[in-house]
Amino acid sequence: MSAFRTLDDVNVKGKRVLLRVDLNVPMDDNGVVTDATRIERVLPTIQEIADHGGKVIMLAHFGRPKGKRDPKDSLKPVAEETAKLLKRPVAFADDCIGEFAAKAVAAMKNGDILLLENTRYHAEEEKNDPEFSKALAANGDIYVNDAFSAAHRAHSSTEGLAHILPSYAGRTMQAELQALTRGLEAPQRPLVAVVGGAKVSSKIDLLENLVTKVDALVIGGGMANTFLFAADFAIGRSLAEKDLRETALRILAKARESGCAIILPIDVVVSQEFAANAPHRTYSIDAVPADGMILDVGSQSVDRINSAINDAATLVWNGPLGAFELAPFDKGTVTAAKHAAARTKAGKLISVAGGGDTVAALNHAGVAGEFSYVSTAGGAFLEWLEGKALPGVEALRAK
Ligand SMILES: Nc1ncnc2c1ncn2[C@@H]1O[C@H](COP(=O)(O)OP(=O)(O)O)[C@@H](O)[C@H]1O
Ligand SMILES: O=C(OP(=O)(O)O)[C@H](O)COP(=O)(O)O
Repeated sequence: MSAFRTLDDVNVKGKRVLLRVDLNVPMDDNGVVTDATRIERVLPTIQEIADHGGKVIMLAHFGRPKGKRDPKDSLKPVAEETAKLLKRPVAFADDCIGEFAAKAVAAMKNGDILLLENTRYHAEEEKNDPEFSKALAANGDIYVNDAFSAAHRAHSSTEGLAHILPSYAGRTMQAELQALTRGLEAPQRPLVAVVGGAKVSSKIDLLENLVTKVDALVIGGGMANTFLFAADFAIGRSLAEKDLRETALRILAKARESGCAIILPIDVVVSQEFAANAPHRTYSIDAVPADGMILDVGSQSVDRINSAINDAATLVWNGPLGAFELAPFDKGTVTAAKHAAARTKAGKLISVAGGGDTVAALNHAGVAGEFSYVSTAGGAFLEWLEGKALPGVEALRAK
């Protein structure tokens, strides 16, 4: 497999550089970025291109608007946050193709920085539509992909562009691949994975392969609810994807075959409302009320998770164990994160965690700096761990 070209292989001076970044950051209802890790990680690439006289034209997605121009998915607040962190102006264009984008690009001087509006406001982006890729490419001379955390998506801005323009890996892309390869290419065993979060359908298929690679799999969050439903537990109004029942059962069977221990919650924290400080109670998993929502794992489950962490030499983690943004439903995630951090600090564990919200959860717990490595990637990280080729990375190699 050929290596890809990097910023060391190109003189960006005077060039229009289409820079794909992942700015899909956690944001509250008031448009305030609540965790800026993904922005901070791409600052070196932005600075390097701008300092060498390139015109930095950033492409990014936000949320999953599926082709609709929903204002809640606008990248405008992210442009403002990026400017604040860079301590340099970041211009913003209301569209990533067409007249708005072309005008904003034409107005740029060498070293200027521009962010184009959400690529997913166009449904063609996720279809990797060649005409849409061409429309994006019209604004650039070269393409730099620094969005490792979106490299599992074969979309126009993550994959298609690499087939049209001379393409290069950005510094974050390089650093992520290097760190994951160094830390996890031949992981020390036992290897334990923790998978939680809310993106059930986009991650559940990965688990079928993951259970053949890890010694134990802890399942939490919305993912656990889906498995508990499949195992015939009543989960009330909890977040779950009930149509994935058969998939979940197949994964459980595959885990049994492969000798992978599955750790599901045995008790859960239930509320009637998805809100901070909502009244709540802990129930055994066979007693969840029909009108309740599981928002966190219970303390007995956390004990089991911590004991699985004690058994691990290497831990990989994607997805919070509960709705950690809403106190007190952050307790399971925070307790397990602190435990993993303490084991890491004591030299007993190699811990690698990734994902936009997972990183936010570790920052919230105050332990992100204590993990062996924190990746910006969640789904991409899991796919990489499975040994799957990531389309965004492969397209760079093809050049
Ligand atoms: N039991 C639950 N019910 C509802 N939402 C949950 C639950 N557990 C976790 N979540 C949500 O999952 C989201 C993170 O999931 P995901 O996007 O898959 O993680 P990441 O971004 O780290 O890959 C968080 O916003 C969190 O509130
Ligand atoms: O946030 C992301 O992934 P993650 O939640 O797996 O960390 C990436 O920006 C990809 O987003 P997507 O899963 O909507 O394609």
